[in-house]
Amino acid sequence: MSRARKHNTTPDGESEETQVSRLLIWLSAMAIAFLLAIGTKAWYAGHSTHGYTLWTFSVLVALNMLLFAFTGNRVVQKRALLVIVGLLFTYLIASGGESNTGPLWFYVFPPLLFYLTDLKAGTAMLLFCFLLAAVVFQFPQLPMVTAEYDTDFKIRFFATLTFESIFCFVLEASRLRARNRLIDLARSHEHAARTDELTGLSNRRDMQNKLSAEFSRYQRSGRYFSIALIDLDLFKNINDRFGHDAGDAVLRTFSALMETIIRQTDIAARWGGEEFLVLLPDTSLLQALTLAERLRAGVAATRFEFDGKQLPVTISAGVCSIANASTLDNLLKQADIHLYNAKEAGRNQIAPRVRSQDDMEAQRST
Ligand SMILES: Nc1nc2c(ncn2[C@@H]2O[C@H](COP(=O)(O)OP(=O)(O)OP(=O)(O)O)[C@@H](O)[C@H]2O)c(=O)[nH]1
Repeated sequence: MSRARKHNTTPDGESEETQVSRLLIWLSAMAIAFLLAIGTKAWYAGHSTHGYTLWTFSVLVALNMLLFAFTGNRVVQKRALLVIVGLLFTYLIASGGESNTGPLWFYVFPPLLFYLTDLKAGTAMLLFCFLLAAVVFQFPQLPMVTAEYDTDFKIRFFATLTFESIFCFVLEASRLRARNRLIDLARSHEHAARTDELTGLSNRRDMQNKLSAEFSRYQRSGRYFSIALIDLDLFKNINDRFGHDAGDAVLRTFSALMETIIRQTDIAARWGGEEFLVLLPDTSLLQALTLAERLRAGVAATRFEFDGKQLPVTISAGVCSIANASTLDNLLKQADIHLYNAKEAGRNQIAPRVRSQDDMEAQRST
C-alpha cells in the first residue's frame, strides 16, 4: 500500500488503513475457506499430502488473523499474509498442485501485491516471483520441485502473467494518481473554506471554530484568553478617495503587518469587511491591551502607499478577556462595545482604557 494512503480518511470518515484491514480480514477468511475446500477435495481425490499442505496454509492464515486480533499490528499482518501467500504459490508451482494446475493460482498475486504494498515494492516482489517461477520451470530436478510443465504451458503462463502484471501496475498507478489529485483538490478546497482570499488570514467561519475550541479549552483548564476586535478607521474614505484597489491594498498590508506583530500562537482573522479579530490564547486583558496598543502604534507609524500616494490609515480596537465575559457571545459583544467606544472617543485608539494605560500617557505628557 502506498505511504500516502496510510494517513487519509475516506469521505465516510473511515481511515483507509481501517478499510485495508477490513479487506485483509475478508481476504484471509476467503483464503481459509478456499484452502480448506480445495485441501479437502485433494484429500478425497487421494492427494493426501497436497490436502494436508493446503490445510496447513489455512491454519497459517488463521493464525495470522488471530495475531492481528491480539496485537492490532496491521503492518505485521500484511507482511505475514504476503509471506504466507508467497510460500503457498511457490509450493503450488513447485508441486504443480492437482493435475499441474497449481501455477494458475499465481494470477491472484499481482493485484494482491499492488494493493498490499506500493508500486515499487509490488514490482520488486513480482519480479522476484517471476524469477522464482522461471527457476522452477527451468530446473525441475531441483529438490522439492516435483512438477514438470510443458513448454507451451510455460510460455503461455509467462505471457499471460506478464500481461496481467503490467495491467495491474498501470491500473494501480493511475488509481494512485487520481487519488492524489483528489486529495490535493480536497485540501485546497478545505484551505479555501477556511481562508480569506484577499488577505490570506483565517476567515470568519474559521475564527468562529477557533474561538469555540479556545472557549472549550478555557472551560476545561481555566486558562484565560482575550480577543481584540480591530477596525480600520474611516476606511470608506480611503475607498472613495483612492479607489477600491487602494482599499484592498491597505487590507493586505495591514494583515501582513499584524502578522508580524502578534505572537505565533495568536490567530488573526478577517472578521468581515474592514474588521479583524485577533484571538490571544493565554493572554490577560492587560497583556491584550498592550498588544493592541502595539498594533495601533505600528499601524500609525507605517507608511501606507498606493500608486505613489500616501494613504491615511489608523485603527481602533476593542479588547476583552474571557475573564470578564461568561460566554463567547458576551465576549464578542463586549469587544464590539469597546470598539464602538474607541471610535466614539475619536478613533486611532484602544478601548477599554485602563488606568495603567492612562497613567502612562499622563506621565509621558508631563
Ligand atoms: N476595498 C475594500 N473595501 C471594503 C472591503 N470590505 C469592506 N470594504 C469597505 O469598507 C468600508 C467600511 O465603511 P464603514 O462601515 O462606513 O466604516 P468606516 O468608513 O471605516 O468608518 P469607521 O468604521 O466609523 O471608522 C465600506 O466602504 C466598504 O465598502 C474590501 O474587501 N475591500
